[in-house]
Amino acid sequence: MAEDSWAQAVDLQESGGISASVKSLSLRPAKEIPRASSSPPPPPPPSSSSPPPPQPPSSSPPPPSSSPPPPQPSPSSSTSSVKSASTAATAAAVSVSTTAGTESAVPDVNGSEVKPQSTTEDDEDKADSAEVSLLNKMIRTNLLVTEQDVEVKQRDPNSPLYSVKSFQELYLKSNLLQGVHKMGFNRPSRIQESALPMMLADPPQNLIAQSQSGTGKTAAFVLAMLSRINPDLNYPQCLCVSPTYELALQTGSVITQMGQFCPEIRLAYAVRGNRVERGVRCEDHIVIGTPGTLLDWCSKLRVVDPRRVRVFVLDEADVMIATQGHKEQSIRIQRMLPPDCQMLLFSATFEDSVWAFATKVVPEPNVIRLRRDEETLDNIRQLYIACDAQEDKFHAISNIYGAITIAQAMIFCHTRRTAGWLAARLTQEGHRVAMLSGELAVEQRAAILQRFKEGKEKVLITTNVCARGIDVAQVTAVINFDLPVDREGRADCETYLHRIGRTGRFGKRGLAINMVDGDHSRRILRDIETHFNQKIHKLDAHDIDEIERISR
Ligand SMILES: Nc1ncnc2c1ncn2[C@@H]1O[C@H](COP(=O)(O)OP(=O)(O)OP(=O)(O)O)[C@@H](O)[C@H]1O
Repeated sequence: MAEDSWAQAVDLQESGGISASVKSLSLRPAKEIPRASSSPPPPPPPSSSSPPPPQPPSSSPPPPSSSPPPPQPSPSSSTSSVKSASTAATAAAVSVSTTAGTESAVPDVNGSEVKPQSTTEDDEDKADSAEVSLLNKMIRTNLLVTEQDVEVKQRDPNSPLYSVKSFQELYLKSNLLQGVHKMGFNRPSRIQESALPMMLADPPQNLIAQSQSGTGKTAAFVLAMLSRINPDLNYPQCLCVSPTYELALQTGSVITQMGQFCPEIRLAYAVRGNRVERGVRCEDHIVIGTPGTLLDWCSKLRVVDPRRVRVFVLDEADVMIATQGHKEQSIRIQRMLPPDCQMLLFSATFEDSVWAFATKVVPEPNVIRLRRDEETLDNIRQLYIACDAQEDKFHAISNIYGAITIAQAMIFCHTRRTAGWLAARLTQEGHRVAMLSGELAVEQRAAILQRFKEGKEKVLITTNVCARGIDVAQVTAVINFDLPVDREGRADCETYLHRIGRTGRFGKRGLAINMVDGDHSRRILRDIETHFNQKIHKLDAHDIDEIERISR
């Protein structure tokens, strides 16, 4: 395919968004990790030579301290059957994550000076555990109810979770079936039911697939990759490209869980910070990573032999195609693969020109595509609040929090500056909030996300860096503090859909609230309504009764 046709793809990249570069950090001595590791790379300490993170605005909280708790991949490598390839790396990861476990004094807003009510560290510990246990109780109750909901939805032909088959009927190997059941999956979703037979067919077939957010796409392509591995061949056979570090780690964790009864299959992470020696061949079966690092592994460092790869997965394929840097890196990787390598492209959204491009570059693809009116999920209630200005938006959020119980929420802002400001204001009001934006070092980003997944913070304030793929079941509300716009200031409907899809995961109920201030954002909202042909109803943020009603 012609490089210039890639160049014609629309550039959807957003400021401070998905492609926000991850700061490069000092790396451990290469000999510590002779080759790729199945544990996510232990986060390296910030480099003394690397520049300090940009300072947030004066009113915003300071960035996390230089040594935040590193991420604890879940499940931990000790319980996983997907084998670790590097004991050194695993040990390092475990030892740092122990610190994370005991790191109870991490202040709010990733290191804000604003102190919680308690005065001593001990008091703070007690408050934390009480809060966490209450939250967990709430989450458990919520999950119990929603499990029944999911059962109902999976029998409703109009639901994206509907299936007529069981996992047993999808010709999965028995050890993968065991993994699926251990994860608590009873039935496949519609995308799993339709995509898996295509992906597992022999000879292998290419697939471009679209399915709504949170309907099980990741699980589907992970099962396909695991099914294709021949564990006797000690080299990478599947490559999976993710747009962000966070998503690569999360997908890696799904591979680890799904493959827990395949102890012979090994996984490596091609992400910044996972240092490999030039020319030392990776012997792991699956390599998951971000496009730049994965390309380095395949070309410059020659760690992966791309000619032996059998399956190539492009997760969030539309953004990979439409974003300039990602697009070039992905196409360069793809050109090194053998012609019969199976290509699998997945996303919840495909803008028309990107879809046209994908079908042109993927040879003879099977396609699964949604109609526009199927893209949104009716389990996510979409509302808007009319506000006068930024301060007013903040008060609206406070009112909502005062009136309803929200297990966890993600709040999206257009810029890091606004995110920092909002984090500081909410913290002053006594909320436990975390802030995640693209300028933070990778280990800080992973640690913040991990704490949020564990329910340690109820609110995650972020930019588009977390708009896609992040899967936290207990997120019951998404708030668009700023509506998503592209570089030209037009409505970014794809990003809107991905953002609100952080709630309502796999059939659970979710709430999406859009803050609208001024003519421009009113127009954006209207464009989003028109695009999806869906009315977004108004909510009066001063009417407590009405706010209470939306939570029922
Ligand atoms: N068949 C299933 N039964 C029960 N739960 C499932 C099933 N498949 C996936 N899930 C769960 O549903 C949630 C969403 O799945 P997943 O992350 O694969 O969705 P996705 O379509 O990739 O989402 P996104 O569009 O946001 O990337 C996850 O928590 C996953 O564990």
